[in-house]
Amino acid sequence: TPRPLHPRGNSTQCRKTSVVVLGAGMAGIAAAQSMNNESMTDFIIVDVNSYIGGRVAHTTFGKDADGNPYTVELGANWIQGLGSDGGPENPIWTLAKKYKLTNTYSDYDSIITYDETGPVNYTDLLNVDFEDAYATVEQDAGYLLTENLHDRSYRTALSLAGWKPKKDMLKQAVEWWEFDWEYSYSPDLSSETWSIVNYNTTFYQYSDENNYVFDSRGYNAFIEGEAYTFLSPNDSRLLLNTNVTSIDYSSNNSITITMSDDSCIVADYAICTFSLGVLQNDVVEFTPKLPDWKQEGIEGMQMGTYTKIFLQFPPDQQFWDANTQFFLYADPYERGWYPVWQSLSAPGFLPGSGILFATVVYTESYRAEQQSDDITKAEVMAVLKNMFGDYIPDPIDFMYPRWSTEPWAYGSYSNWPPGMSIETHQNLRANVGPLYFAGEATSTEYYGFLQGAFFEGQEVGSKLAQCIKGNLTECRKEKSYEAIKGTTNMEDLTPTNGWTVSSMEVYGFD
Ligand SMILES: Cc1cc2nc3c(=O)[nH]c(=O)nc-3n(C[C@H](O)[C@H](O)[C@H](O)COP(=O)(O)OP(=O)(O)OC[C@H]3O[C@@H](n4cnc5c(N)ncnc54)[C@H](O)[C@@H]3O)c2cc1C
Repeated sequence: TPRPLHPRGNSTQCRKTSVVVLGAGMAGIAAAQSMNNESMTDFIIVDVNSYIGGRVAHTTFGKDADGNPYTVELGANWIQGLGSDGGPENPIWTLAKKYKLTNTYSDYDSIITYDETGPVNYTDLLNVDFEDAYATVEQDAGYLLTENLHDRSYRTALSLAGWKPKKDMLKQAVEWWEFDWEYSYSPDLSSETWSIVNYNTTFYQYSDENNYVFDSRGYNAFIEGEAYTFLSPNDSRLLLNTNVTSIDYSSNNSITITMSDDSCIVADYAICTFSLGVLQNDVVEFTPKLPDWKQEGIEGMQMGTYTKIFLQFPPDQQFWDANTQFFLYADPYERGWYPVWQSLSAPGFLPGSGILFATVVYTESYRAEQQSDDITKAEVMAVLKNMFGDYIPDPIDFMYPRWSTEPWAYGSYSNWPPGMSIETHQNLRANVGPLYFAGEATSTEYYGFLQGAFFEGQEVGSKLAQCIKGNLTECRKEKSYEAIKGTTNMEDLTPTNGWTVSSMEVYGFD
């Protein structure tokens, strides 16, 4: 239940704090934790949801043999890039181990490929043809970046490397599995250089392993666990179920946050971790209006949607291979039409659960998320019948979230469009006076991933804590760009712009 705040009106009646943290997701909790680590404990965390974790969200689904429900993740599901002996470790993996989250390695070689006639083996397209083109694109991206050349779309890069799926629907399915499934956009709508930077920073720096989390406490158990390392139970600095409607930063030395119940908080600084989707959909009113350069940053990055559609079948009538993790479907007409299917009945997951889920992104997500469960269920059952034959049982449970219309997220995670330089992205990151920004989308190198939200929150939290303790003018100096150029200069690949580790030189791009 919401905690009572002082009524609105004269801002002298608002609750006061040094830093208000807007959002209790990964970035917000990491920001508050790093302030706490710097002994700066005068903060308030606000979130519209009733739980800590934001887009790391779960629900119950289906039933096991004893009638107890399973837990499934609606949002983030994988720990992406773990780490290797002696090398850097993904902080999300470190925390997953600390909280003993149940997880299993996703084996992308455990796959059977299908088209509308049933199983058809086109794994060669995956393992040879696409991989060959990828190796060329990877080199080319490093070349564009090191030579300050203009970015290309990932589509252009693939075509130049000889990968041209055109009307070949098997190739389209393979491409979707390799690209859209990760970035939530097609190669046509994604940056060549930054898609490669994003991939390399996570999967080369740490490791190329993705571990799937299916913990009955929910994946967010680690974020909640970390929050309660510095918050006490019922801590008055955590305001859940609290909907922020406006942010007024017009005063020189304070910022006023107003909630839907007309309560308010006055702070010296705010860290806004609301998703890019929330910022793009004008959910929160900013006073004054955000400057043009900031708006360009917000509108420049794009917000993707990634939808998991869950089905439980009678466990004693499982019709797919019990030992396989993934099933890839190539629809004859529509690219991205319920292409990837994952079995939670596979060994190491929830054997005997009878749970299968499909993933769609982008326009197929928007369509599915606008329509009723019944229509979507009929579509996915038609696909499963193409793959496995007409005599499969009906699901006993069916459910999917609707990220694109969720008012506290408006999408799943961000993606870097073709041709956007590091300067536009830095404008998304940069502060506007006392108003700071952090979240997965503000991460230059790890956008889309939990580690991006973690690092961005941590960085802005510790920066603010340090400046509050010392030189205040230092707090207002994040870099922003009034005039945007079309290329990213090597000189701009600095921590100031969020480039903290090289995702190139180590890996052979000289
Ligand atoms: C379907 C899906 C699949 C994903 N898969 C993976 C994956 O496998 N691996 C991975 O690493 N990442 C994955 N991600 C991305 C990952 O979930 C995000 O990068 C990360 O959770 C973002 O954290 P954040 O703190 O930046 O934002 P959020 O988690 O969105 O936190 C922001 C908080 O602000 C709150 N808020 C928003 N508006 C308001 C308002 N007006 N008033 C008050 N509170 C408000 C929200 O409730 C939210 O809690 C996935 C995301 C989705 C949705």
